[in-house]
Amino acid sequence: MRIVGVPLDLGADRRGIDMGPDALRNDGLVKRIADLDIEVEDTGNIFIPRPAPGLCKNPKLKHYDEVLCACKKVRDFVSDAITDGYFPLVIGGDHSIAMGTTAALSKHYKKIGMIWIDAHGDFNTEETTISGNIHGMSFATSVGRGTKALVGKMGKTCVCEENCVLIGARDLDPLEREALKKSKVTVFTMRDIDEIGMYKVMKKAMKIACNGTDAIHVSFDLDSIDPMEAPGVGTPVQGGITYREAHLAMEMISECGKLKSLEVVELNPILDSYNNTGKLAIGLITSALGKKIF
Ligand SMILES: NC(=[NH2+])NCCC[C@H](N)C(=O)O
Ligand SMILES: [Mn+2]
Ligand SMILES: [Mn+2]
Repeated sequence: MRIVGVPLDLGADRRGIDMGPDALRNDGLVKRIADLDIEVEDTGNIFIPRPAPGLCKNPKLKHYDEVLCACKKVRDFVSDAITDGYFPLVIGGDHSIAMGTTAALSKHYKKIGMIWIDAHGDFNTEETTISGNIHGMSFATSVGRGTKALVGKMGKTCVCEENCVLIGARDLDPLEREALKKSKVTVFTMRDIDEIGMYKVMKKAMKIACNGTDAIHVSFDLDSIDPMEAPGVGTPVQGGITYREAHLAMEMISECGKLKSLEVVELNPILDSYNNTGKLAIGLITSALGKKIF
């Protein structure tokens, strides 16, 4: 397993997410993974240059140059990890980094299923976005939707829309919602989780993501979890998944045998309370890597 830290916060509005990777390390991420008898290599953080102050060329694609440059670096680091035989764990950083991770996976796998756990859809494009923040566009970009400014800029994508699942959604922008409805992505909202439970949601999700694919990528946005349990995120939304539901999801993912990469994003240590969100994130990572209660 190789850890790639991406201290990028320019895809989001709030500062602070750049400290996410180091907060996870300070809370013992490497040791907790090593305790599972997994060989861990931590390559440290990808260098992210700060933007020139005051300049924003396109308010619908904020910090475009910097985010694109960061994602290309993520792509190369993740791709090298796979080439060297490691399982890549990408720690963010804001969710725009998923565009780099999925581009890397697309160099190595033919048909990729993706499980995107998030309060949001991240299915905006330059045309539908309200905020102009690129972290709200990374799912769409990863399945090849949206503006030419992003799609294809990191290479081809082999993430297959019909093998994609969004879990935990409860805050979608109006046009983003329409785009998701028209897409082949399967959406499990909070209501679905309330109605049928996380176990059944995950059973269905794994079936969709595994169907005919040669790899599954899990992109875990910590704001999917309820802010009472995970306050340290940039864009908190009430009514999220619980600690146990999140663990169950990760445990079920670890059992599928097709998980080829994991990404955990949007940890904001400035807004966290006693590092609880960071600690929760580490626990979830270990569950995804096979830690069992019994
Ligand atoms: N990765 C995230 N936390 N994304 C939040 C996106 C929020 C909003 N839908 C937007 O596009 O700006
Ligand atoms: Mn989110
Ligand atoms: Mn997200």
